[in-house]
Amino acid sequence: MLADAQHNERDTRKKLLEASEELASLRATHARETADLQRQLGNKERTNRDLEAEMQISRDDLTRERDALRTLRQKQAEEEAKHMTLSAQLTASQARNSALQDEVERGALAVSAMKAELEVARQKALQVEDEAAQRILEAQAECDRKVAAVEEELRNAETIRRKLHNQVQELKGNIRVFARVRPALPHEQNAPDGLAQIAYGDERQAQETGQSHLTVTTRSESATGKEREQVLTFQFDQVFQPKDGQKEVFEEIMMLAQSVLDGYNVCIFAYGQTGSGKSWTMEGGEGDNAGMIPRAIDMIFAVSSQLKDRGWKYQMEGTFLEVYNEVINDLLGSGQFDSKKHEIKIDKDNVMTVTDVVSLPLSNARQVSILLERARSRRAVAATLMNERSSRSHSVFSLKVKGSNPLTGEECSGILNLVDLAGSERLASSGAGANKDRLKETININKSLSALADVIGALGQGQQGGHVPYRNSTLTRLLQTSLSGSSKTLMFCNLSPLNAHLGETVCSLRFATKVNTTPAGNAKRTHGRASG
Ligand SMILES: Nc1ncnc2c1ncn2[C@@H]1O[C@H](COP(=O)(O)OP(=O)(O)OP(=O)(O)O)[C@@H](O)[C@H]1O
Repeated sequence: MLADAQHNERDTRKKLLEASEELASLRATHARETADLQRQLGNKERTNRDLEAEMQISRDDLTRERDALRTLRQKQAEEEAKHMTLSAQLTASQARNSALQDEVERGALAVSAMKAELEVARQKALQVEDEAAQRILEAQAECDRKVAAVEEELRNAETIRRKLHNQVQELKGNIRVFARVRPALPHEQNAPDGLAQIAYGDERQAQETGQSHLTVTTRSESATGKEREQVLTFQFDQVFQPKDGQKEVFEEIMMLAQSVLDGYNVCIFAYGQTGSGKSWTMEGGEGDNAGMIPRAIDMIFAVSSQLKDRGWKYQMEGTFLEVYNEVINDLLGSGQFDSKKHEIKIDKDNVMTVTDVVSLPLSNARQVSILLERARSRRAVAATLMNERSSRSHSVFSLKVKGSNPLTGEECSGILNLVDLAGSERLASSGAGANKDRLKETININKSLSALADVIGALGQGQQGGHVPYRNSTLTRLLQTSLSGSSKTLMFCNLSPLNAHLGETVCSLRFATKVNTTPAGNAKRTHGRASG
């Protein structure tokens, strides 16, 4: 039994050992399996983590995709809304388009209807035009006939007008005298002796009678020391007061100057003491102050161009001479001084020429103003070189005018002489005194002025056929043909308004009165018929 028990025990122990070993093996297996499992678990966890990370990425992607999808959906909704709007617009446009097309079609129909009407109207217009052209041609022919008749009448009327105009001039007298008192100049307003007492006649009465009066009051002391007052009245064809401008003066002479175009010789003189306004009257200043020479020239050119319409053609040429100490100088010559000797020649037909002087053909007023400027500058040079010589020389501007009218066969020629005379001072007041040259000048001036008065006087007394003393001075010889039978003469007597010049003023008025009271002769026109 023990053995059995021992055997059993041994068996049991053996079995226990075996079981222990088996347990140990199992434990080892378990440990291995546990390690394997833990390793697998670790792997699984890592895989799990990776998967979670991937899942997170996928989730993020998904979120983004969703956002993108939302945005796209929004856009799509917007696009759809736009699409709907555009569709609506398109539908509206299509509706309008078809309405327009309807209108265009209706318009096209109307246009073709109108075209048809237009064509009918055009045909009618062409017909009317043809008829009108025919009527115009007839009217034109009628008009041409009437114009020719009116032109003919006009030419006749022009011839009559010229005759009447010159008859009026003749009635006014062919020797006329205008007195002109210049205004006191600014520096003379406070002259020590003041202004002379000059009174003017009633202007309306003067207009009615054609004669104007001027009264001068002089005061002198008698031998007994008493003051003697003398009131002198003078009568002229016209008296211009200081207030009268160049325009008013020219209005009175323009018809006279114009008669040169009708074939008359016209002489306009400015007489008076130095500084009395002769040059102002003849040449004047700028613009409204232009004197008689530029105004007469402008008017002659203006009238001659108007007369072109009536068939008249004019040729004009000008000379500008100066007579100083009885010697003629050409103011248009070249060089500072004219050294040529000029002679006055009168041929058997009474045509006067001065030898060797420049005569410039003139076709417009601008050329004349250049000519006047040339003469003025030569006079100014001479005045500076020879101590104000211009006051002591006579200047003679002559415009020769030749006219012909092929339509009426008339021809005419005339000369307009515009003469600025030398200062008319008497010897005592000329300041010549002991100065021999000045004495000679004054004697020559007085001689020529009294020769001029004698000639005008003789002409006025009807001595044209008898003796007229032209030969007594160069000036009267120079103007002989212009002053004789075929001439109209006007003398301006220029007067100073100053008391200091009263003595000279009275002398000038007496000289002018002598010229004025001469009975008028009849001017003759130089005209004829063209022989061709
Ligand atoms: N009617 C007028 N209105 C304004 N100023 C005038 C008038 N008349 C003359 N004068 C002025 O008086 C001054 C003298 O005139 P002007 O030179 O014409 O005299 P004149 O008689 O020609 O003298 P001269 O013999 O020295 O040439 C000038 O300054 C001129 O401008």
